[in-house]
Amino acid sequence: MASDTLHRRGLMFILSSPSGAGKTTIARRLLAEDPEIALSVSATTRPMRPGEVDGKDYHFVSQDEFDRMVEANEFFEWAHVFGHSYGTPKAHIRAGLKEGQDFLFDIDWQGTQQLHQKAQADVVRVFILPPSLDELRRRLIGRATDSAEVIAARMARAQAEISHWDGYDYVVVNDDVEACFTQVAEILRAERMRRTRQTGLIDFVRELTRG
Ligand SMILES: Nc1nc2c(ncn2[C@@H]2O[C@H](COP(=O)(O)OP(=O)(O)O)[C@@H](O)[C@H]2O)c(=O)[nH]1
Ligand SMILES: Nc1ncnc2c1ncn2[C@@H]1O[C@H](COP(=O)(O)OP(=O)(O)O)[C@@H](O)[C@H]1O
Repeated sequence: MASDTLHRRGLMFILSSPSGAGKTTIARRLLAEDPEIALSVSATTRPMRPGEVDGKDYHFVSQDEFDRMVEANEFFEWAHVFGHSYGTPKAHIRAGLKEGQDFLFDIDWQGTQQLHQKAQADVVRVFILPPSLDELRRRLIGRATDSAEVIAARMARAQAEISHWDGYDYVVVNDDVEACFTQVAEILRAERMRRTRQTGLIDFVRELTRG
């Protein structure tokens, strides 16, 4: 048995950032280039943006349906952000982790704290920072998905979000997108090799040391 084919448990890879710093850009690329990681698709009550696909970017649900899911205990965690509800459905993730599937989470610091409390051993937390607040504003304007009002609200919230940087295992500055992506991919690669995730190791080492 080669050591790189040992069975391992999947991990929960969390990417957070102040809105506009680039976590969606980094996340999409990771998902496109790495077949072992899948997006944890959150449920949300916010309206769909142009280009988004129901069931792929989010499960877009009504407030009534969201409330039903909360009642039925179907979320790992949930939160209100910018006046809408967001939550992480849990059944699919629990089953996938056992099979060695990694999941990527695009969630805020509150969700990160809750996930970390509930699944500490499986969670890897990465925070993406913008190179400056001016650049953050330029990116939010350049993305052209939000009104001036929403952009102002996101900028007002950015400093509060940045203040949670120390609740993460890794912090990466997204100045050059290539460099940032490479760093995030390296973190993922190294975390997969943690001894505690390599569930096939016990038998492998037992075999190696027999006799
Ligand atoms: N707690 C929690 N936060 C989430 C979840 N899904 C998305 N969010 C956060 O909700 C916020 C708004 O997300 P979105 O409307 O897609 O706008 P974005 O800021 O451009 O990514 C972001 O900070 C996300 O990280 C979730 O399942 N749980
Ligand atoms: N390193 C970068 N340099 C310049 N623009 C970037 C960089 N990373 C992301 N962007 C752009 O900034 C905008 C916000 O990025 P996005 O990934 O949507 O952020 P978030 O998901 O954190 O809100 C997008 O238009 C994206 O193309």
